[in-house]
Amino acid sequence: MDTSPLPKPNFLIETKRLSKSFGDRPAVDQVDLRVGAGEIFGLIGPNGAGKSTLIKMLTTLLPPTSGDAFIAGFDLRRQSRDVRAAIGYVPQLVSADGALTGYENLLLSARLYLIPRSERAARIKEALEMTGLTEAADRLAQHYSGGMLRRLEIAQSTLHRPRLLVMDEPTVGLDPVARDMVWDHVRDLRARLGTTILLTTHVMQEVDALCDKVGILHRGKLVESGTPAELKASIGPKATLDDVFAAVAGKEADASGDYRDIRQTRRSAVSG
Ligand SMILES: Nc1ncnc2c1ncn2[C@@H]1O[C@H](COP(=O)(O)OP(=O)(O)OP(=O)(O)O)[C@@H](O)[C@H]1O
Repeated sequence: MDTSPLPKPNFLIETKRLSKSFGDRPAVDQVDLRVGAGEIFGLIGPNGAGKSTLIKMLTTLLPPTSGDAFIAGFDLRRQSRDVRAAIGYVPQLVSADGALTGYENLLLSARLYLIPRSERAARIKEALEMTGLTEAADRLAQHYSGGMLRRLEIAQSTLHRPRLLVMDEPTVGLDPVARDMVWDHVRDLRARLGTTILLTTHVMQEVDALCDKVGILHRGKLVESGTPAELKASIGPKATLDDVFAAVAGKEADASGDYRDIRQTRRSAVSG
């Protein structure tokens, strides 16, 4: 029997024509997404573009209508158990239990992720330290601030040291100080454990500050993917991510053109 270790995949996420329809309406339409190991990847797009639907499929919560996806080298359709073990997921809505302390929430996650009993206390201690919640560990989560709750949820979803952390709008509703602390923690996770991170956001500042790569979804299609600098440069020398986003949203108003047309027009306008 071949006992050599499995080759490491080049991409932590690789989808091939991945699609999801509700009735006859495509919510995610033939998406080819690639996220490299150790990347922080931001998924942006207008409301209803398909971001949540895409991440629900990648986290095995929603079955695809067609296409394929591989997470950490595992086939989403045939190896969903392995996929689940390889990921952590922080949903948009509050997932920590307010009636439990921070420590108890983490203990619950440790059991859920089948972390051996002998390792639980050390893992929880480390997670509390990493998220700056040691002092607050014995307080009920319902008394935590929004930022502390988010950090607790990230700690819970990474207790089993997943290779991929998926977060749906992780900083929505947070003040700038709390938001910066979440960003710091995300960077720290990647630096310490090499965790790959996929997040959705509506905040372009978050993409600029945190993401190595960004993908733009529009009407279910991945219309652009690259570094923030590449996407900005494709619009013009002084373009911001807001300009990039506006170019995509502009497509709504101009059914006769497509995104690339708009991009080309803007590039000509800037250079001309
Ligand atoms: N369970 C469902 N049943 C029917 N349609 C759905 C369902 N979930 C999502 N949709 C539709 O699929 C499309 C994509 O929705 P989705 O929530 O993935 O978008 P989103 O980009 O995450 O939006 P937002 O930024 O507002 O969170 C929308 O048209 C939405 O109405």
